[in-house]
Formats: sequence, C-alpha cells, structure tokens
Amino acid sequence: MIRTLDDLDAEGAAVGVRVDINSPLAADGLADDARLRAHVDTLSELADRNARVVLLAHQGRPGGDEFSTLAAHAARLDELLDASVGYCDATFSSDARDRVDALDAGSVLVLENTRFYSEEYMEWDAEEAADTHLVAKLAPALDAFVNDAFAAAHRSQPSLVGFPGRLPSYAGRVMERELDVLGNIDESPEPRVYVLGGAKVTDSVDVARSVLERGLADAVLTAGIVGNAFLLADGVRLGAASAEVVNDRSAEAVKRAGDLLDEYGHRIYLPRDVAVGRDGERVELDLADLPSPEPAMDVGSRTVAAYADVLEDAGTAVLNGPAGVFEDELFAYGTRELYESAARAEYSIVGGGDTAAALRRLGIEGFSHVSTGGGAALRMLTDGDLPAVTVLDD
Ligand SMILES: Nc1ncnc2c1ncn2[C@@H]1O[C@H](COP(=O)(O)OP(=O)(O)O)[C@@H](O)[C@H]1O
Ligand SMILES: O=C(OP(=O)(O)O)[C@H](O)COP(=O)(O)O
Repeated sequence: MIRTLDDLDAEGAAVGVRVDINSPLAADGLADDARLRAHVDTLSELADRNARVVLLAHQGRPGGDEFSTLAAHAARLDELLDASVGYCDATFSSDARDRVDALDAGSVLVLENTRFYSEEYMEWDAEEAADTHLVAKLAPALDAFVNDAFAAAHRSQPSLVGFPGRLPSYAGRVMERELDVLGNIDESPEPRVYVLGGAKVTDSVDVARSVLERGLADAVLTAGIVGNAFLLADGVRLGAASAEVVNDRSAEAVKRAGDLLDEYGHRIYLPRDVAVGRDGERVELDLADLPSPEPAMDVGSRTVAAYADVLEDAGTAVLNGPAGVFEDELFAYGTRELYESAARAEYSIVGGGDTAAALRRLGIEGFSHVSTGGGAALRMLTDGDLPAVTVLDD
C-alpha cells in the first residue's frame, strides 16, 4: 500500500519532498512554470500543516543546455506559495544540512539541483541508492520523505528511490492523482491511438514497441524528431541536417525503429511531408521533394490531415511530445493542429514538460488529463510500474 499525505504527521517535521520542476528555460529564467504550479497543492498543504519542507529536484541533464541551478525555480516558488521559500546552493553538504536544521516550521527550502552530483545521474537499485552520498548524508537531517515527482518516477536515481530505505515515505498529491488516472488506462475507450512526437527518440521507440506488442495501441502516429527517425528507418533520405539531429540523439534508435516497422508497419503512421525553413519562410516538402539541405522542423499539412482522420475515430488518444519546433511560430502549425485533433477524442491524455508548455503557449484545452510526466506517463501506461513508485509501496 502506498501511504499519502493523509498518513503523514507533518507538524514540525523536516519533510524531504522530491518534486519535478524540470522546466524549459529562457535567457532570463524559466520559460514556463507549469511544473512548479503543479506542486503548489502538495507544498502548500505541507507548509500549512507546519512541516519544514525541504525540496529536492533536478533541472536538465549534465552537459545539456538546460542544466542549471534551481535559483530561478526557488524565486518563482516564493511568488507562487504563501509560505516563505529559501534557496541553498548545495544539496547534502554540511551547509545544506545546517540550513535544513535551521528551517522554520511552515517554511520551504529549495536545495540545489540533485544532478550536480554524479551519483544522481546513474541508475541504482533501491538498496544501493540508499547508500549513495546524497541519501546517506541528507536522510539523517529529515524525518520523512514525500515523492511528488511523478514526471521523474521512471528514473532509478538516488533522490527518487533511495530515501524510502531510510525514512518513512509517502506519495504527494501530484503523484497520487497521476497514479489514479494512469493506472486505469487499460479500461479506457478503444480504439487507442498513441501520438509520439518530441525529441526522446529512444524512449519513444521503446514505448511504441511496448504498446504495439501488448495490444494497447491500435495505431501509433509519429511526429517531431521521433517521426524523422521513423522516416530514416523507412529509407527516406531526409537530408544530412535532419539525419544529424536524429543521430545525435540515437543512431541505434533508428535501427530499432526499422525493426518495429518490419513487425508492425501496418499500425505505425509516418509523416507524409515535412516543413523546413527557407529564407525565413516555412516551406512544406513532400517526401518525394527530399532530401533537403535544411532540417525538417515540423510535419506538413498532408501529415496533419492524415493523422486527423485517424484521431477522429479514436476512443482514447495518448499524446507525448510536440510535432515540431513549436517554440518558433513558423513551425508551431503541426503541433497546434495535431493537439487539437487529439483533444477531441472521447478520452485524451497528454504528457510531457515541453508538451505542457506547448499547450499553454498555443492555448489548447480540452484534454481529459494533462499529465505532468512525459516519459513517466508513457512508461506507466505501458509497463504499469515505475521504480520510484514501487519503492513507496510497502
Ligand atoms: N523536427 C524537430 N526538430 C528539432 N526539434 C524538434 C522537432 N520536433 C520537436 N522538437 C523539439 O522537441 C522538444 C520537446 O521534445 P520532448 O522533450 O521529447 O517533449 P516532452 O518534454 O513533452 O516529453 C521541443 O523543444 C521541440 O522544439
Ligand atoms: O522532463 C522530464 O521528463 P519528460 O520530458 O519525459 O516529462 C523529467 O523531468 C525527467 O527528466 P529526464 O528525462 O532528464 O530524466
């Protein structure tokens, strides 16, 4: 059974709360605060119940553009919450532990990006994770652990799976809600159409295989860089620029996409056209017009029309990842159209950090459930288990 905040004696307790506030960044700070706002209920409840709330979170991946401190996140949380929110530029050092010890009841402290520490970017089993430096050093300063980071719950990293071995542990309100909705997807209306876009090529190929093998998906529509990977796997010569974007993520995934096309090609839909930028304009190219020197940045209108036909009959639409570089208005068309078609399905689930940002930016509403997780939601839908959830279950 997974315990929730209803089971936690919060008064005066130092509660470590793992959240997922991993967000798109802009030059001057956060480009979108949806993931921060998602945790407001959990954090407000704990602060109102006089807990000393200690936040653990990651931002970006080592070496990536969005790998940064959590200073901007703490400042935004301070605006979003009634409680006072402090920031500490360390995670488990004596400085960090001193700040935890000095924290007032009803206040919040944001510790530094957990991925600044190399152990955090490795996968562990729960017992080993409990012995990592981060967990072994920080746990003694805490009385309890709450995992509200559904969006990262598919990762077996120390801050996600290590604390339950050392502290009484609970699911936060976001985690509780997500498990409630996504745990019952196999009872959702058929036919089920999965729309896989975005940049996580390897994860998406794995998801496609799983939902097709398990008979959960009647159709898989591919878009974004994922769609480009499937086009390459199908032998389409997109051009060196597009191929480089895909291969930078995973050349191996293209091979695996090819294997999947061999087995399930009749249920996998590939883009029929793509959009590139030429002299500052959007230009749509049919597959016959490729290769193109410019990278494919969006799906074109023929793809949108074909996918809309499939989605029109969907009982359930499950969507992850944008169809193109929606951040640039020239290439937002595919995402806008595809999301609007998916939102019209009888039951529709959408997930992903960038996907949620796209929904807000493009003003699209009407999904039955907007999950805070992309990879986590898909993994939950396909495997039904998540490592960070399994360790909460006792
Ligand atoms: N054709 C494309 N070329 C380059 N980037 C793309 C393309 N299609 C989508 N993207 C990018 O993919 C990113 C989001 O993908 P991903 O992180 O997988 O989504 P999510 O966070 O919703 O799971 C966006 O920043 C978007 O610009
Ligand atoms: O943004 C996230 O994943 P998502 O984009 O699949 O929702 C989570 O914060 C997990 O991040 P990660 O995929 O770098 O482990």
